Amino acid sequence: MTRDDDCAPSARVYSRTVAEHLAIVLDAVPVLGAERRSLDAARGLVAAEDVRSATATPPFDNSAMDGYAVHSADLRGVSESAPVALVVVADLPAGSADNPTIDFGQAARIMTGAPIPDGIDAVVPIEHTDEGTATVLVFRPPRAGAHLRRAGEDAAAGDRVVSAGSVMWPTRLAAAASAGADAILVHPAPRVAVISTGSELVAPGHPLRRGQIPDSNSFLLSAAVTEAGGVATRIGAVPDDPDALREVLARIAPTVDAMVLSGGVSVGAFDVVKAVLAPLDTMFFGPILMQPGKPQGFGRLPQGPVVFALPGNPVSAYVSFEAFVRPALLRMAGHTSLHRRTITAVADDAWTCPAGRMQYMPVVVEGEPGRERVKRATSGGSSSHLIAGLGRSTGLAVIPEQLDRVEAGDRLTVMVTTSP
Ligand SMILES: Nc1nc2c(c(=O)[nH]1)N[C@H]1C(S)=C(S)[C@@H](COP(=O)(O)OP(=O)(O)OC[C@H]3O[C@@H](n4cnc5c(N)ncnc54)[C@H](O)[C@@H]3O)O[C@H]1N2
Ligand code: MOO
Repeated sequence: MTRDDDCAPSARVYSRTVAEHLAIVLDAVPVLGAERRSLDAARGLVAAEDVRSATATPPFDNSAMDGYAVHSADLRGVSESAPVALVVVADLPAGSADNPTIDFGQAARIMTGAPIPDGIDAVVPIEHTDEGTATVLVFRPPRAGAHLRRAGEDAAAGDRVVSAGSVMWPTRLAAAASAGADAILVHPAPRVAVISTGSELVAPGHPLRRGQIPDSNSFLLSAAVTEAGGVATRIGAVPDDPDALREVLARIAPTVDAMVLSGGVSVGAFDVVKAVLAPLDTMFFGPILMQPGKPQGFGRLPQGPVVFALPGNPVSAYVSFEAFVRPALLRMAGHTSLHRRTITAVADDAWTCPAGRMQYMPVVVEGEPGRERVKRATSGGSSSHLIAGLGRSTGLAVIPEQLDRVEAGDRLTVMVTTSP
């Protein structure tokens, strides 16, 4: 086990808490400037403007049923045994621009969505007739106004149908389209490069010689970026060679809004990310009072993109993403709701925690809503190399820094990582 118990109290003086680091990160990341996008391309993005209806919605009175447009006064008292015949003088499919004159004693065959002719005050569904095309027998009396959809009953011209700041999910795209918008001002999705570092890393599927492991972080982090609404470019693994890393950073930086690196941020002799980026005065490297995820780097490259330099241990990288990168990417994309849903759940087992550091324990959440229980996803607790077990987790239990132990039965705050 590599659980580190090196949380020397003296380190607290120099270390940032999770809350402090998150506040600094969120303060530093820009909300990306609004761009006009087609409705297709706006899906899932945050609206940067109100969308108002160009016309009344519906734009004209229309039929809610396939049937006959009638004068209800013609049909008072009709019944199965005493039907009334009306002369059919027009046929009105949806899309018809016709506005035929319909006198008393007459009707128009009309389809759902077709405009109601002037003077008509009811539609008789086809089921209440003999479906005639020259004359029609009506068996049931409609009430005045029956099956009419009135112009503007959904929205008046100028009414707001989408508010700035809302996420353009499918129903809002439809509302914008119905309001006449073919494009909308949105905050674009952040473009994010995901780079793993480490000479021990090989692409998954390749045979491993002694000392090598598959690069899992670039898959973890690029998928996490995508789930957070970003556009991820998975660069894969760069060896522990400062020149190689510099070359990749210089090539990629102009094309992205953010970079998520993993590995090489600790105090080892070959910690390449720290070696290349720490000299920049736009970068911070330092310990955060959390476990896992202690060593973190954050800042900007001279070319502009925000850089997250996460620790290489896979659980540490994941927890760091959840704690800092995900909220930051959401903010860049214009979201105001930045945090995972949390629940209170009862611990099924006991474990120790590093006093003085916020612990993020991967857990499996079970039980009915409101009565959830959690158990650790990995037998080794939150040790930061336990990537295989991390795959079982559906949440992260967040244990405050003042605790040094969780007991079975304790009520814990849990970030639910399987839902937004
Ligand atoms: N003397 C000290 N050693 C370490 C400390 C410390 O304070 N003093 N901190 C430990 C902690 S905590 C962490 S977390 C790690 C962070 O180290 P690095 O960010 O420098 O990461 P690496 O050394 O490059 O890798 C750590 C570990 O993770 C594996 N790894 C890296 N990248 C990937 C990847 N893309 N996919 C899968 N696995 C990856 C790597 O092979 C190492 O096993 O430092 C501790 N050490
Ligand atoms: O736990 Mo380190 O703090 O990120 O393995």
